[in-house]
Amino acid sequence: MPRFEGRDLTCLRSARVVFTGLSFRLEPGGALVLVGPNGSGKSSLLRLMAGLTRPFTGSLLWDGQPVAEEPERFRASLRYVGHLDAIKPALTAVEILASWAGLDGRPDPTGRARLALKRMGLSHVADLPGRYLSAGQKRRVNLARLCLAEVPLWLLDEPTTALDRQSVAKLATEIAAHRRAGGMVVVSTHTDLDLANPQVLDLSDFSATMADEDLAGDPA
Ligand SMILES: Nc1ncnc2c1ncn2[C@@H]1O[C@H](COP(=O)(O)OP(=O)(O)OP(=O)(O)O)[C@@H](O)[C@H]1O
Repeated sequence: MPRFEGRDLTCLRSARVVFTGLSFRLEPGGALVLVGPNGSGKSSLLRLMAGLTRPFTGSLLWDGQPVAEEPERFRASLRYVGHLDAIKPALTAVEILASWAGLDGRPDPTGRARLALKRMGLSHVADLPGRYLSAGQKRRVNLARLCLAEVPLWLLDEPTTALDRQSVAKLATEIAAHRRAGGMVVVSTHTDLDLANPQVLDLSDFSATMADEDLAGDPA
């Protein structure tokens, strides 16, 4: 079973240090909850973990190997659900999910899309176009991507935004089942998501200690 590790990570956004000296280690079945005030870098860390951006310093390791050495293998092992993921207004919920499912090359994307919607309690909106979905339903369609195929690592950016209490509980149940099967999850949240024995990483503990000017090359 793989494990996921970050060592001494520094994240830059527009030449500003968002966090530095950040390390974590996640074992099979583990959960890492990212907390911290607005702007502390939770989304930035998740994007970095997903391989969408690169760390300025430090490295990410998947199963002991630097992810930079085998980025495709790593990307195939994770599912990232961002908090600003758009839902295409003209496509139905099942078409949206089937197009996601089709990207992994496994058979029957439409069948898997319908099953994923069922698991998220969304069968009744399967054939509605995206433009008719409520904010919470859009969020749940995005989260249904987690149920399209088994992958070991889930990266979830504020997944509870716009969800009602019942949907939050359903998500917690899916996460618990994923972890029981040896999966891992990293989740940023401002609200309580009921996870068993999570590690908590407070991003404000890693806020920049370097002066921004040092990196911008613009000393005062
Ligand atoms: N595309 C970008 N370009 C430049 N700076 C950015 C960009 N996106 C975010 N930032 C900056 O990076 C810092 C961290 O932002 P990030 O969105 O990671 O924080 P967060 O902890 O997820 O915040 P929130 O709780 O508000 O979602 C902020 O100072 C933000 O202004």
